[in-house]
Amino acid sequence: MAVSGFEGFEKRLELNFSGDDPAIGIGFRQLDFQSLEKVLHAVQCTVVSALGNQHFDSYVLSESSLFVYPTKIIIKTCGMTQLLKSVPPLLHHAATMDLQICACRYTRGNFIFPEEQPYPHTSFEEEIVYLEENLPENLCCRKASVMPSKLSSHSWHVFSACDQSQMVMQKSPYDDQLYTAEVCMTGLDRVLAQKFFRHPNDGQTADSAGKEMTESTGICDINPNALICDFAFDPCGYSMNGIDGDHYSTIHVTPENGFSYASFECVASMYGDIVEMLNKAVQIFRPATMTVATKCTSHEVWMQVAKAIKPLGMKFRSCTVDDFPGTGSVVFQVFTSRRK
Ligand SMILES: C[S@+](CC[C@H](N)C(=O)[O-])C[C@H]1O[C@@H](n2cnc3c(N)ncnc32)[C@H](O)[C@@H]1O
Repeated sequence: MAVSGFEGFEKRLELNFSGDDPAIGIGFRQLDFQSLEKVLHAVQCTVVSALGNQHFDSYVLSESSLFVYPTKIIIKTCGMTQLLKSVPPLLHHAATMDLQICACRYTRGNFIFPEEQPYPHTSFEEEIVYLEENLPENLCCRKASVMPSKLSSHSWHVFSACDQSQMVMQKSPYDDQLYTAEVCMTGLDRVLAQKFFRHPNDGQTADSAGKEMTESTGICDINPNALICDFAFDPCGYSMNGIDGDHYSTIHVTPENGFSYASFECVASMYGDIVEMLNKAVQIFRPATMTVATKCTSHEVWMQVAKAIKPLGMKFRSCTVDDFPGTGSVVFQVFTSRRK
């Protein structure tokens, strides 16, 4: 842990590949567990729990989560991990499986303890230089941007790179209906945060204590259809991955007062129940400040997000929109609690 406290804000990397027919091949899922562990070793984290279905594999990590699809990898790590160090070994493994990288997206919020971050995460500039140096030239359409908000403490860092095929590719109507929502919450309600502390000598395993937290906090009700893989850290802290068909969701909690943080991320459908899921997730933490970044093209989605959050006593503070190659529009919204 950093000297000052645990850094909850995650770094998130998504890599997309071509060269494998997802309908017949298993692509990246053929990578053996030992090789995956070596990649994670470079990042400075380990697998603590795993769950998969016919669509993808999900791993709860000592610092957040990893999702492996046939042609997509999503890896999210917090603390003092060196997430971007996973890029060279992942690209090496992709080449051995005849997969070609066609898009890369890196996102994060503002670190609570930026001065504690190790190379290559000491600044956004350094992260970009590292990515530029380690991504192949075919990802020629690139953009990096820091999306601001009304709060100087909260901004959204985005780097996106893709090849020409992603720029011209016509997305299927199904793709347009799906989007990812990344929610970051700080200043968690102190009473609610207590539920993510273990009881001393509770005689439970990390898995059974995690299950109890999933149930007692209402996390299990966010998407009742999801299969959940959960883990309770000692003496406190919680992580879960939910899998529902080809959709994932994930929650991570740092409950310590002074630097409390929780994140919620899910894939949602434009016509699905994002309002209800977001509403339930926010009520579990009642944060002082929350940010929601959505990757979508529809104005309707931003409205849905605000509709889910405003009734919970959160005040809308700002909304920023920017466009990225291969990603489309990213919308970054900030809300603060009305409570004193
Ligand atoms: C890994 S979890 C959740 C991470 C997530 N990004 C977040 O902050 O919400 C972090 C929480 O678990 C606690 N924790 C306890 N043991 C840990 C360990 N061995 N590795 C990582 N975190 C641990 C931390 O103090 C923190 O409260």
